[in-house]
Amino acid sequence: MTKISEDDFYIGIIGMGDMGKMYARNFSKAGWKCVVCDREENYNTLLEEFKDTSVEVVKNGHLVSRKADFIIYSVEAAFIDKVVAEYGSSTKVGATVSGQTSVKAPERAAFEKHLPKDVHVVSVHSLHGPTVSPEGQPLVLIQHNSPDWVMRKTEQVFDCFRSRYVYLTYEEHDIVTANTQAVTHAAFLSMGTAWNMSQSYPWELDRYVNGIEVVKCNIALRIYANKWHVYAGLAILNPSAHAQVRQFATSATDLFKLMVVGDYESLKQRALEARRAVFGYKDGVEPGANGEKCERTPILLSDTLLDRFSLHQPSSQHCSARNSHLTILTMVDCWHKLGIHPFDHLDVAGTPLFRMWIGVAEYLFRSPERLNLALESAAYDTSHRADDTEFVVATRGWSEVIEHGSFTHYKEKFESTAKFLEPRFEEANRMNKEMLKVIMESGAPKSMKTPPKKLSSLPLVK
Ligand SMILES: NC(=O)C1=CN([C@@H]2O[C@H](COP(=O)(O)OP(=O)(O)OC[C@H]3O[C@@H](n4cnc5c(N)ncnc54)[C@H](OP(=O)(O)O)[C@@H]3O)[C@@H](O)[C@H]2O)C=CC1
Ligand SMILES: O=C(O)C(=O)Cc1ccc(O)cc1
Repeated sequence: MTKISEDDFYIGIIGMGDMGKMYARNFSKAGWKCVVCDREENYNTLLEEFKDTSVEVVKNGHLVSRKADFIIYSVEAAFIDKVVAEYGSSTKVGATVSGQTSVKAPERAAFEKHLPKDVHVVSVHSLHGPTVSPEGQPLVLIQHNSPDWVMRKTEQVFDCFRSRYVYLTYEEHDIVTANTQAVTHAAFLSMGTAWNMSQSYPWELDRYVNGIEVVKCNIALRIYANKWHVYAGLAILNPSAHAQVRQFATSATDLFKLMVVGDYESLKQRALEARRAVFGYKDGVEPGANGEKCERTPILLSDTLLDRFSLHQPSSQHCSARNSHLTILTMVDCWHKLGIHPFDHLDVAGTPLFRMWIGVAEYLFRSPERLNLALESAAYDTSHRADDTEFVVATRGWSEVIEHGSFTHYKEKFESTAKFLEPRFEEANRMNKEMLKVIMESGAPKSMKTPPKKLSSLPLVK
């Protein structure tokens, strides 16, 4: 990127899908000149869609690359090599090239392989979906072989998003997102598959209606309403993600084996160990009591807050609040076994969805009564065993598909469940927006720039 006047500065976007469009709209609203393209066959539709805006639509990535001073590749992670190979050589001399893919190892390899040597690389990753406002959300910036002034210019370009900058290297990015996103998605993908296999929406069974169930169901619906390739790419192509997803399946299986033999004591021991490691609570001590490390405000504040979000009114006053909460027990056990400290990750680079998920886990594990009720239900109450069986089988299935690296199989598996859940997407989308608002208001960091916290000080799992 040469030092040119603002008037001549163009931002280019290659790949005008959900994220590319969201970026273009935000940039042009802030007065930046944008030149964009999608696949050539989408040219006319894109032209029509942006006809009343200042965004210039062109036919292909060569035309974007020749004109733009800051180019963002916003395509499927699995295609990044092919797309950069095609257009990279047209990059304007001195321009900065960036990528929006959710997994950085393939993006870095593609940039190093195909870009000319006289361009700079500063990559980005908005840690939120296209329907969430970027304001206050983490935006990862990766300075890769480029001078500081290029990084300052990149910050200036993105200032209009009012996001919170998080400075990482390519490697740190993939480790953090494996710990936060890949393993979280594995949990919700498995829940969805289990419901699909049982052919029942859990929120329509009267035994599943309390607050955290609703949050869980909404997050799963949110994931299945998004594009399959986003989740496939960030799990299959992230070198750090496979072991995490495998551990999730192992934790589910181990806990389930204790459940079926009714081994309450071992379940309790395992849950308390995980609770100590992940949440820092001492055994038998109430959160907030003397000596208890509990200075954080809980993410999900109260039952009343949770009950504002309901997918279904129970038909009877006497429905059971009992649930093994195997999904949550599994998640916390998995974090413990992997040495992941989710709150540290949340502060650095947590997505809104990760925040909600930690909130759900914290809600169960903060309260000895709630946790014990779940453990007793897990060991002694067989009414949810059938659903838990489906869940365990589903965790194994997802882990195998991800480790095997099959995009085709991933797509089929994802789309079959997405089809089953689709009738509920609209309602869940409405509720998710409200839930996100409440959760972001309850303690998410708001400042624009995170003090560049050294990720090396975090216990990252490699
Ligand atoms: N959705 C999300 O929540 C987030 C996604 N991301 C990442 O951002 C990237 C884009 O995701 P998203 O916008 O959701 O996905 P989309 O599928 O909506 O967008 C990708 C776009 O790139 C187009 N494309 C593919 N090849 C080319 C090409 N040769 N030239 C021009 N355009 C091309 C695709 O066309 P076609 O559909 O025909 O292939 C599609 O329109 C992904 O890498 C994803 O991982 C990052 C943060 C959040
Ligand atoms: O919050 C999540 O994990 C999401 O599901 C949305 C999302 C998906 C992909 C990304 O690269 C970033 C955010």
